[in-house]
Amino acid sequence: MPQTLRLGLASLNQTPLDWPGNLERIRAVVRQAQCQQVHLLCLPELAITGYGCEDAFLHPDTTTRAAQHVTQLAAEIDQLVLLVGFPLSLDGHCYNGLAVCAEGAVRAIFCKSYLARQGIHYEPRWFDAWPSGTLDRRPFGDNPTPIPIGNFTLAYDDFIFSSEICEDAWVTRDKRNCRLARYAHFIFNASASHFSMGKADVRENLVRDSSRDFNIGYGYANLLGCESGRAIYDGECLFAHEGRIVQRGPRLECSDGNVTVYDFPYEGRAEAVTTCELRLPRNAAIPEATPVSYQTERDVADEDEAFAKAASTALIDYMRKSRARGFTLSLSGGVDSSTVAVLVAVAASRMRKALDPATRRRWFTYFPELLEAFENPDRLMPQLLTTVYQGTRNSGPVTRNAAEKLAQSLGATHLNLDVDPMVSAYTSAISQALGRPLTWEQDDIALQNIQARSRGPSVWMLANIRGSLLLSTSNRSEVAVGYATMDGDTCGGLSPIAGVAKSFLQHWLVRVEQEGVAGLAAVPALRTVNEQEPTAELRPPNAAQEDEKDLMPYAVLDSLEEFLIGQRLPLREAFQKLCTRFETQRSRTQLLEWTAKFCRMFATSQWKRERYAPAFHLDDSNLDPKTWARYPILSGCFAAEIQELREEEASNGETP
Ligand SMILES: Nc1ncnc2c1ncn2[C@@H]1O[C@H](COP(=O)(O)OP(=O)(O)OC[C@H]2O[C@@H]([n+]3cccc(C(=O)O)c3)[C@H](O)[C@@H]2O)[C@@H](O)[C@H]1O
Ligand SMILES: Nc1ncnc2c1ncn2[C@@H]1O[C@H](COP(=O)(O)OP(=O)(O)OP(=O)(O)O)[C@@H](O)[C@H]1O
Ligand SMILES: NC(=O)CC[C@H](N)C(=O)O
Repeated sequence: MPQTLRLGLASLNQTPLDWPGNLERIRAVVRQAQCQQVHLLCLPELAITGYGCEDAFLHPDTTTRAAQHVTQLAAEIDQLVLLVGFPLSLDGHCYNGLAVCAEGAVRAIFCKSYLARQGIHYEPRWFDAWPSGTLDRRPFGDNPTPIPIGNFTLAYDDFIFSSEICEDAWVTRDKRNCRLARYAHFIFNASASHFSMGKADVRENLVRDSSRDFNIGYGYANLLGCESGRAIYDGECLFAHEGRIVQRGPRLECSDGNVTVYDFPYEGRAEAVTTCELRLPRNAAIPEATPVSYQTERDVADEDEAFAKAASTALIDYMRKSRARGFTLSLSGGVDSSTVAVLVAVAASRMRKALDPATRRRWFTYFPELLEAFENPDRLMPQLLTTVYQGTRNSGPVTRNAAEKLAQSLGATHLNLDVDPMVSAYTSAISQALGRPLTWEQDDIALQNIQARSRGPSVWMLANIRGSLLLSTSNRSEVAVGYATMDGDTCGGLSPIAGVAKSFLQHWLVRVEQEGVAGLAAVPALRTVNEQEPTAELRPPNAAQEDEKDLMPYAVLDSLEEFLIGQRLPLREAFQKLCTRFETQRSRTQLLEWTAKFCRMFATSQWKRERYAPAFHLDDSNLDPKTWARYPILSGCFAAEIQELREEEASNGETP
């Protein structure tokens, strides 16, 4: 005879080591789950401490406090069973644990067996892997009675469940703990699976395939928001049953967290009941549940919208978690700075729609002017964003007007500054000191850079005056080759789009101009921005400077980065792929020159990447030097590989 249990998965927007805040947000989703009469609730990975505590996981005080907080929380739990993640210290080891709290105590602890160590994840630095498929029994906290720790199944009444912790599910099927799945009706997954464009499909397939392969129910609870500064989590909670997604929660929501509920039908498995480690009684006090409404369609249309939602959620989280009073941006009327301005406008529009008065107060009590501005929607953007155009004699009217029109259309506070006197003052001081005039023929890079650098102090000053965050505008294509002035246009506290390729931004901004995105209406003022060729506008106007003339076409640059860095191909193979992609448009000789230039510039600009402001992870081709592309600052710069390639091409008669 089939029975039904109401299961809950929660998203949570936590902050590493925010002990009281994390506990409060957990209590809030527990209350929400109780109101919805949930029997078992699973939270995201390491919800007690936050997932991104990094080396703080190595501090004994972190694990001690975590254990205290879990014990305190468990003491409050009576009506439901709660699965909550925390770092578990045991015999000098630290495990990534998931406590099962029921009837006022921690009853068991699942442990992660496969640690995430790819891309941005460095878990083996902080955690030990629990030997897969094994079980121990130990006392926990003040309770002298040993409880199950490791991998096992539990019974709640006659419902049998187990749990994986994020990466446990991402390893190949033969490694996964199939034995437990054979005995269980349901597997929970407490996860901190970072956002990157295109990854939602992969995660969804994983959840669907898990339920089909093991013939069970599967529930995946993901972390939400920009937790610790770089990684973003989409907070999507997914239920799958018999190979189908049967319920999903909101994705990339602007909130502290939410509960997604599914009524799971199951039939008893007598053999399984006898194999499980602990039986938790079903709480008879729970009344008949009200019906659940089901959502199986995605609420984020496509990757353009996912990018807008992820980046704007992250901007909001970063601002409030760093207690910044809005943003300051040097707006040139080009694609990069315009994209950043639009992302702030998306953030404003989403906050206006999504935040109830209580959440606004919780998030922005430190910023009363913004709280007040929520009462009058026209006041929100001027509080949130100050833009400044900073012209020199090389700036043209097109970019000045583009910046002004865009700022006006988005509702930002816009300022105009003439930085030419500063540029002239530096130039003549250096010229006098050297005893010669500075010329474009002899001093090109220095004369370009002094303009970009003269813009730095003023935007920093404005940011300081307002107590706001200075946003820098580098994109990943520029970051790949160091096409930026250090301490000039790299100035800033946060670099929101440094993980995104220029070609994506160019296409995305056209979409915003024509259709709008993520609730922001179309922005026709972007037309002038989108019609221009990308230019640094640092040389005199008659030089008609363009990024692609200084570098190479962005499509070629992005392809080289994809092949050489993203796919880690040897130079020869990367070059062959480049030739295949561009053979109808460009000569092999030209492609070889661009390849050599890219290699040189990529290698010599690692030091610059180490000095960019923190960047959001929006794409898994990231070049962030701390979490992703860890390359040496000093290196051989591919000199031998380029030489070999040149010789090979010459001997094939391909290039002169
Ligand atoms: N390994 C290393 N560790 C520490 N420092 C290192 C270094 N390698 C070089 N350096 C130093 O780096 C300095 C050169 O770097 P830096 O001063 O930044 O200047 P640099 O990279 O030489 O030039 C900046 C480039 O960015 C372009 N740009 C600038 C501004 C805006 C835009 C735009 O798209 O809008 C484009 C500009 O056209 C130019 O091509 C030198 O002083 C050199 O000694
Ligand atoms: N005239 C200007 N006024 C204000 N800021 C400027 C000006 N020129 C450059 N900047 C700043 O320097 C940054 C780097 O310039 P860059 O040319 O790379 O970007 P962009 O102008 O936004 O886009 P694009 O490369 O598509 O022209 C700009 O994003 C902006 O923050
Ligand atoms: N926290 C984790 O274990 C995350 C690992 C997983 N492979 C992901 O990228 O989503």
